Amino acid sequence: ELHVVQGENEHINKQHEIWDIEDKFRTQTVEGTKISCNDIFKSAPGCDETKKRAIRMVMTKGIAGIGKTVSVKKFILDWLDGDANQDLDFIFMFPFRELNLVKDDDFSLETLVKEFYPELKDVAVAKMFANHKILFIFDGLDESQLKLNFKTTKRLTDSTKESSVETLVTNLIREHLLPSALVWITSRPAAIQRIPKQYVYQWTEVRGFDDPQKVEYFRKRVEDKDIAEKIVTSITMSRSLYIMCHIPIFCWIASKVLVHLLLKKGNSQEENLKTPTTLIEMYTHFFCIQMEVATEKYENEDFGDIEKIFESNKEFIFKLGRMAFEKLERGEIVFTSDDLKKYGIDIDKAGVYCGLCTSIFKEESVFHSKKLYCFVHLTVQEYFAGLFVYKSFASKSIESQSLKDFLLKGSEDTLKAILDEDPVDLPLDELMEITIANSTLRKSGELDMFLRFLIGMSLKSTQVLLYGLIQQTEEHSEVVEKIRASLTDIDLLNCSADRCLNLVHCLAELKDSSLYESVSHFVNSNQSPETHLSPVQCSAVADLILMSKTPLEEFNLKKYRPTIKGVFRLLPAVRNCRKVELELSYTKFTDSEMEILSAALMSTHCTLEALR
Ligand SMILES: Nc1ncnc2c1ncn2[C@@H]1O[C@H](COP(=O)(O)OP(=O)(O)OP(=O)(O)O)[C@@H](O)[C@H]1O
Repeated sequence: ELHVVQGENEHINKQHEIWDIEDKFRTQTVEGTKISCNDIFKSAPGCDETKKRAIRMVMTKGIAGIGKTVSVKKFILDWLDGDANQDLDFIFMFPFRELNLVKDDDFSLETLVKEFYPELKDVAVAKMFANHKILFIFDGLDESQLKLNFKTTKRLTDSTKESSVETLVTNLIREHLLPSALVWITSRPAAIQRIPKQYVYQWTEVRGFDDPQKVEYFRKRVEDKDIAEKIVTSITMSRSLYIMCHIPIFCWIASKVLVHLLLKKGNSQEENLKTPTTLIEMYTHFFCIQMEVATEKYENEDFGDIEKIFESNKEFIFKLGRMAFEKLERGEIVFTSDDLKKYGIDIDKAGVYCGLCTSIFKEESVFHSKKLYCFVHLTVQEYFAGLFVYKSFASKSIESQSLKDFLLKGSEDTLKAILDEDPVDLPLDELMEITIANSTLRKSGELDMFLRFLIGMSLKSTQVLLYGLIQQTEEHSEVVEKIRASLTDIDLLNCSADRCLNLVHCLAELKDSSLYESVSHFVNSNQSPETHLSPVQCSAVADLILMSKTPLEEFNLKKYRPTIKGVFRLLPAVRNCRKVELELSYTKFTDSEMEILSAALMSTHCTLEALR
């Protein structure tokens, strides 16, 4: 059972999905009404009877891996089993990524249905449409390559008339075609605005697992009760892992890793074997396990020797990493067979090497011969991108033009000459510093997780796990120290407060707790610091407030004595505070800033006590 909420929430999140998750974590019980996935075509309980209209179209949003497709399948299964929605006679499900494959062909609604459901080839489908209750499900709008232009697309009402797939889908949504049929669309948040609001009767959102559901997941998934309890304890102890467990696919990764490690621990009697507490540790273990399992399964090799496995698959892994990085840089997360070919990734090998294909790569089964690929989760792509870039830095060989261009953004000409040399004559930590600065300039944080993984790669403990993949000549402790200094001291002028917060998370990947320790006392007491807090300390304060389970009653900015440069870094904290003091004297507002302020003041969550 997933946590699904109902509500008029068409808010588009422009942040990295991970931030969205962290925000949801705090507001989960406050915002939206929980409903069962089977009830999405029913109106909200208590809704004014006179205003009720039959719900024709539902839009369900949710971030990657949160369970949208699983919800669709559960809905269909419950219907088939006779448990819900028995008024529906037929359900037709069209994944948008499969519609992409026929986007240039012409169909009538009738022939399109037959193309996807060949078992209906002898049925008079159009007639059937007329006297039955039908639901069309379109899954994964974010992956759709259809243009869906609601203004210019011609009107179509006849389900036997041929037209482009685009026209069919647009007219179904616009209620010109089969107005009596129901429509359900699912999408990641970034794409929901592609459907004009007026066609959406009901918004729902899949929020993944809430706290009790996380625990339930591990207890159900892990057979051995002792191990399940140990996993629950270990996950609850690390705040950032616990938050990530909202995402079902992350729970799947975590359970795979922890079961493996705990079983190993049990066998070897190694009492001190530590379970992962950072993201880099979790994903590195996951990667190693996948490689071991694949090799054991398909090559019958001794699966204990991960170093050998890495040695013999090195080239393949870095080709995958290169593609991951170059695509991530451009915001692309779905790849075609041609993409794989372009990067020299052997499709057959990817197919046989199950660990790289079904587990790291998800190959969609489609009814046509063209195939699409993506990593099991966006964070896995971000991990591979980090792996590739770290390896390029450590070996001083920067072959990827995209990586060179990325490093050159905002840098001087002298750097260009250096980057064109082979090997590149720059210390690892300087390359890292440039990367930190460049990633941080991205407004919406699309490189936040990549940076977190990249930085985590510098730890000796990570590289020990990846032995055989990265050869670093520079002294580990020195490199890590310099990276730590870059993260702490970097002077960022045009960077958003959330990006600064990510730098604190990067420090956490380096297992540096000193920063948190230096400020936690001021967050947990009424005491103010004796000297000004540095900018990075301000970000740490904001992070501690954000991570707190209960919202802060009142946020007093002055209490933390921030420096001028630190003030704005405290701002994200307001997302987890009930009351904030705004001191706006001598502030010059532009019209648009004034609009933002007045919109906030008009919110039902806001009570203004005095306006001077
Ligand atoms: N209710 C659930 N119980 C257990 N596991 C789940 C559940 N929902 C999702 N999962 C796990 O998470 C994985 C991803 O879920 P799903 O494909 O539904 O995500 P999605 O929201 O459609 O993501 P995307 O936008 O990437 O397509 C599933 O393959 C499954 O392993």
